[in-house]
Amino acid sequence: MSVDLSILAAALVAAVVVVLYRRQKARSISYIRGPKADSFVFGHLRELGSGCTGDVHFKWQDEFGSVVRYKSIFSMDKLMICDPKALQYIFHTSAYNFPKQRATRMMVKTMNGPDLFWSEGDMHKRQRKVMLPAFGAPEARALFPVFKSKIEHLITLWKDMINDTSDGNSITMNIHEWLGRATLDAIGEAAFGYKLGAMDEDSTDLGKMYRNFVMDISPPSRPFTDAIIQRTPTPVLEVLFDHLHSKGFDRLREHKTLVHQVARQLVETKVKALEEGKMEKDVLSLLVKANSSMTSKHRLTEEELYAEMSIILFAGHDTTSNTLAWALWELAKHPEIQDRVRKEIREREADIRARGAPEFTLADIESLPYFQAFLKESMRMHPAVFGLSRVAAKDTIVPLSQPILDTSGRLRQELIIPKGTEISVPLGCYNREKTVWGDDAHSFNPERWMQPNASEKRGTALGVVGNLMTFSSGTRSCIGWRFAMTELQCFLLELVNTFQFRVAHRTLDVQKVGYGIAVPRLRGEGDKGTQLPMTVSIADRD
Ligand code: HEM
Repeated sequence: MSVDLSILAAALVAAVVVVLYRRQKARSISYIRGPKADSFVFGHLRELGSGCTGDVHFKWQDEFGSVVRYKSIFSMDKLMICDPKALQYIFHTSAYNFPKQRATRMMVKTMNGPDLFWSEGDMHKRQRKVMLPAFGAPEARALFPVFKSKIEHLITLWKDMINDTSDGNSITMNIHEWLGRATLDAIGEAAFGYKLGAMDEDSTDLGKMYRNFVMDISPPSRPFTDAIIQRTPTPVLEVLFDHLHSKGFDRLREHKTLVHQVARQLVETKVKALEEGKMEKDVLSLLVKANSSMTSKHRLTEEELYAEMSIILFAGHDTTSNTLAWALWELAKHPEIQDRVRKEIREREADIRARGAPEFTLADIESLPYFQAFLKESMRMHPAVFGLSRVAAKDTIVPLSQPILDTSGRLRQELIIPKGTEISVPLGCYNREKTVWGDDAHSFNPERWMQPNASEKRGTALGVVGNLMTFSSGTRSCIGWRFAMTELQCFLLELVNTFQFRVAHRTLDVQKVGYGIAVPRLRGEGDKGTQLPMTVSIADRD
């Protein structure tokens, strides 16, 4: 009898182990293929934190396809996804079931407060509803003259700098820094009706604060610290984020303090103007107006309003300046493309003059086919935000547009993703997905946008511009994308019409670094911060 009992007990234990093992296996993503990690402790995080943006992701995409399992700290599994249908599910169909990871949210809250970028679920829905009216198409188009005045200011400064050189012909300068200053001044005025003076000698503290900000808050150790933060209890993190001193933490807190100081004064002024019936066109005035028409349950609190200002200022300028910097970099590397873009601009300029109009309107720029193709191609190859991170809030089945081969050689039509799975979405990899963009997806080729029915061939509808994920997609897509497109088109047209851009010798060593925002830097000069030196001269006129 006692023997029977022990056999029974052993069988029971074995059965429990098998059930637990099966359950664990069913709840894991170990069936997904991916690269082997060299280190148990660091997984692939050291590899991801070194080298250039996308190097590792593109290599994995090439080897394993659009779904890859890789290792985070202590060899815990993490997913990288760039399959179009899966992204549609994660960003549209079930967006609130894939919240942002804790590290991103803690960082954003420390930097801005409880803003749209940080909020999730119903809070996000409420905030976005109040903010949307300020970001519509007519509202963005109405800001065109503001952008025009800012780029004219930059052009005057660059012309003076060229005149002051010994030969008076050209200047080699860090265009990245100048574009950052110009887009900061543009967002200050367009979004808040506030002059930051970032392009001028007597810049405000806020104008100065952004110099090298992105690199200071995103050191190469970011993937590792993010992984630790993801596994640390929130109360501990709150203490750390509030009190820990390091360059990154200090700069995040400085950002919030400075922006909120200005925000408080500006909101007061806008509320007063609204009460007096004086309505301005900047985003904050529209936001204050939209907020005042909401019921108290839906309205943004004062702290939320300041936080929204803070995220708009941050999200709205570095993204735009980096997009412009990479676009000019492509023009400098491809003089034939630069000549063709300029030729098209000049021909249209002649037509505009012939019809007696004083200057380009936004509609004129939008109807330049090659200019538009170039801009989209640049945004495809160089999304300012290279990637996003999400976490599965519950067990989920995610559809795929292409079946994947699992570790046992079986084809899978969908992904079974357990609750808690961390997901990395490299937008830059989707933008180069060969099943969407063709075998030449890694080549810079504006012509692809000029093919008839180009967008219909791209399958699953994603993104807000040309099926690109550059502005993300769906429920949490970039709220400022129309604003950004108006500014990008205005700046790029005026710059290419006025100047010739050439690769300066030193820029042969340009590297792209960063996952959240992809910035240029020179190899071996990381300590000098972001740099993109280029030689700029006045473009010849026939
Ligand atoms: C080329 C320029 C820009 C690019 C590439 C870009 C890209 C993005 C991306 C990828 C996201 C999604 C982030 C995520 O889900 O984690 C996003 C969100 C956001 N962007 Fe932009 N952005 C640009 C310009 C702007 C501008 C000009 C503004 C404001 C005027 C802005 C404000 C925001 C805000 C507030 C969000 C959060 C939206 C939400 O969660 O509902 N962005 N942007």
